[in-house]
Amino acid sequence: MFATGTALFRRRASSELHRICLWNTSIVTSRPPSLSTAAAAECKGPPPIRVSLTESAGRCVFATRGIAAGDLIHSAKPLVTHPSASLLDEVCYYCLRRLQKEASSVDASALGENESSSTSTCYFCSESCREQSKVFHEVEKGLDWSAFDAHCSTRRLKYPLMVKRLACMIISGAASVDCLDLLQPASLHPDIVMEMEEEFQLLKDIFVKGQFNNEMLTFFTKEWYVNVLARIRINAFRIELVARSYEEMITSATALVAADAAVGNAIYMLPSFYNHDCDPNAHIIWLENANAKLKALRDIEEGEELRICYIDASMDFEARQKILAEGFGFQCRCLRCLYRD
Ligand SMILES: C[S@@+](CC[C@H](N)C(=O)[O-])C[C@H]1O[C@@H](n2cnc3c(N)ncnc32)[C@H](O)[C@@H]1O
Repeated sequence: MFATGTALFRRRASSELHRICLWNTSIVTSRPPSLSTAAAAECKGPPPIRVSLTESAGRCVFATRGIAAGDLIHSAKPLVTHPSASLLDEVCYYCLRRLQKEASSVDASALGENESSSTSTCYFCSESCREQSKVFHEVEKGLDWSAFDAHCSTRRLKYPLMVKRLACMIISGAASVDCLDLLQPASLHPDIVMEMEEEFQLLKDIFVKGQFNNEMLTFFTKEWYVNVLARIRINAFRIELVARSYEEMITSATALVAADAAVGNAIYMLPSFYNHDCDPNAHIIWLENANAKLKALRDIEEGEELRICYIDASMDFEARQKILAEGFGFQCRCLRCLYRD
């Protein structure tokens, strides 16, 4: 029964292919807004995909040739990352790699407790990560984040921390103001916008105290804050690293019980155009750090839409529908959902 459904699904996907194609990967990668240096690196060599606009699900990613099960479709570097608040001393501030316990005092460099009146200390897994985040870390470490961090921690908010990081990147010139503009925003309930405005004010006060000149902060408006957060809410990925050794498996099993198994969150350009399916043909994985790999889960035909699963696919039909509607604003009509599986 499911095989028949899959064939039906494939026919539907390929008919969508004949609709207007406004986007392709070369357009996405060659036009403004400019990406950060790290994100631009994700565009090396053309991956076997193109991004097209469809009527039913906005932009979608399609295969431009057959892809075999297990093949790497492409990799992607993040535009913005942020470690989980509970793991600041366990993962790299920049790439989210788990720090080696025994090596952390040697390889990971604590950046002086008294460099900031905020209490958090940052660790890097390598000189390269330290170097790549140097300019925006200079901005971040010079400010007192205690009020903002406390606000986020009591409400268990993680995305505002990414906006804070992005704002520091923009102030330092490491990212452009419009670097997330291409991404689809969530539609926000007015109550949520009010909460965001409160966070915005907290952040604004911190930046103003930091005595940046007005010109550096012209981008930092309420509208910018809400717009960025609306995009992060829909497009950010929760990064869970794949365990590659027995020790890593034990560490992540412990983390599942003790704290958050995710090492952090990150946002990407190309992976953000993948739509959802509860029985996906592709998935996104992270091996040692926030550099993502998009891989085929089964053989994919040329012209087939590539979809990943945004949520825990083991949940039942009702739970999946609820989370997708509330969290992502759409009603899933994938084959599994059509069969109420
Ligand atoms: C990460 S974005 C995916 C790319 C998006 N289609 C775009 O145009 O940028 C997630 C959003 O895409 C849409 N979407 C994703 N999967 C979908 C699906 N299976 N059916 C309908 N809409 C979907 C929803 O609006 C969702 O909030």
